[in-house]
Parts: sequence; structure tokens; C-alpha cells
Amino acid sequence: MSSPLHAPTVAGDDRVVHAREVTKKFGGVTALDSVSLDVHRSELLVLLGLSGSGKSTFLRCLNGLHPPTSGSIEVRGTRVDLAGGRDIRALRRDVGFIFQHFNLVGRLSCLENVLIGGLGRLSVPRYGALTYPRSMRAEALAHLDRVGLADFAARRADTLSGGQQQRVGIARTLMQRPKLLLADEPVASLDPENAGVVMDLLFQVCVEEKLTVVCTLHQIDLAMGWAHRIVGLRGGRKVLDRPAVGLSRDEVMGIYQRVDPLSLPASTPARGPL
Ligand SMILES: Nc1ncnc2c1ncn2[C@@H]1O[C@H](COP(=O)(O)OP(=O)(O)OP(=O)(O)O)[C@@H](O)[C@H]1O
Repeated sequence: MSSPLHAPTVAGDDRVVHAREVTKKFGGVTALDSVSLDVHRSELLVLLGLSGSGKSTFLRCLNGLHPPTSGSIEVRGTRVDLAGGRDIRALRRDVGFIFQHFNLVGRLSCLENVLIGGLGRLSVPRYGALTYPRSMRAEALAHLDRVGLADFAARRADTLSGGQQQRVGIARTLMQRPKLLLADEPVASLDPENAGVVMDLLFQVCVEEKLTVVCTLHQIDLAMGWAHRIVGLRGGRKVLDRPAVGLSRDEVMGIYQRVDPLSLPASTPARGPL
């Protein structure tokens, strides 16, 4: 799967995420250090950085799982850092989450897993695909078709490959009709070909559905291939924020320098990019 050479440099103008000087501390650990970031409609933003640089923490701050220690976060006009339980629950209906390990219910069919994404729209829980309204079943099937898995609707989710399971995970999230999609290392468990397929799907839904996607990755090439914008975190601080088009690999690798060589004494050998 090759990356989209047509990747637009400019995404939508509407601001979906507006984070200002967000700091998050866990005891003595500063996971995020005064991070400011706007993300727009139809924008696929990739967060890169070493393990522990604060990528997942930032995603969790966006959907209210982690309250920031200081700073403000607005998602679609809701101040997440000030919101109470009811507002956070309402916000989460608009925010889809894609997990590294898919989080499907293995013993359920792919169709029912996708239908679960629409549960927030129903007043009572459902058990079994046939208990959902016919219109929702049709919608779920359309999402499975979109991710290329319509023929797998009746298959148990745990009989699918990792790449297929992640595609079902994306279909389930689309069933939620989200406005913001957060993806935490969505391709970390996949081989390169399937990783490309999943990134391509995220790119397509971002552009075609005018969705905002914030995705953490460890693969620079995938980030450069599919992101509209790349943001680098190092030690909880934002060290890069640029459109992917025009960005060189060396500039992206700079995110991974543990220590700024200019800050080292002359006698200390600088460590290069990992
Ligand atoms: N719930 C928590 N309690 C205590 N410390 C935490 C918690 N969550 C994250 N941290 C710490 O915050 C820092 C940032 O972690 P985070 O998971 O955001 O990094 P990351 O960039 O997503 O890493 P990875 O790429 O390995 O997923 C780390 O030092 C981590 O140990």
C-alpha cells in the first residue's frame, strides 16, 4: 500500500481541538509540559515521539480521561478541563477511540462489534445483532463494506487477522458517528502492509467524512506518508509542529534527539537520533 501522493497540505478551517499550555503531571513526572495545539476539521495529525514523551497522555486529555494539571483544552467548543461528568459523557459520544489492540469482543460477530459503536444512540442495551433496529444493521454493514469486510459480517471477530480486526475497529468507531477520532498507535501490532492499509483508511475517512484524526505513531514513514501535519513531543514538550508536506526526514528525526547537542558542553559526545 503506497501513501497518498495527493495528500492535501491544507485541511479544513474549522478548529476542533484548541489546547493551550496544557501541563499534565503524575506525581513528580511531568508527562506534558505546556503543550499548545490546534487541530482542524478534516485534518489528520500525527503525534510522534519517544516512548514516554506524552503522546498517549495528550490523547487522554483530549477525551477527558486525564484532567490536565494546568492549561485549557477545548474540543468542539466544550472546555474539557472544566467539564463535569455529563458534559464529558456527551463529548465522548463525539470522540471515537481506536486502540492498539483493537478491543473487539472476540466471541461476537464482526457485525455486532460494529453495532456496539452505535449503542450510545440507543436507550437500552442490545444483545445480538438482530435486536438492533434494521436501519442500524444496514449502517453497520455499510461501514464493514467501507473497510472491505462486508463478507466477514457474520464471522467471529477473534477469527480475523490483526489487520482485519483493526479495520473492524475503525468500522465500529465510524458507527459512533464521531467528529474527532483519536487513534493510539493503531498500527503498532500490524505488519507493514496492513499498517499501510489501516493508515490509508484513516486518511480516507478523515478527508471524505471531514473528520479530525489525531493519531500517535512510532513509524516515521507512515507519519510522513499519511499525515497532514506532524507534531513531535520530546519529554512532554512540543518540539515540532509542521505540515507533513515539505518536511524532511532529518527534520522529523530531530524529534528523537534525547538531548539538544547545542546544550551539551563541548567535551560531551552528542547522542544522535535513535
Ligand atoms: N496513569 C499514569 N500514572 C503515572 N504516570 C503516568 C501515567 N500515564 C503516563 N504516565 C507517565 O507519563 C509519561 C508519558 O507517558 P505516555 O504514555 O503519555 O507516553 P507515550 O509517548 O504515549 O509513550 P508510548 O509511546 O510508550 O506509548 C511517562 O513518563 C509515563 O510513565
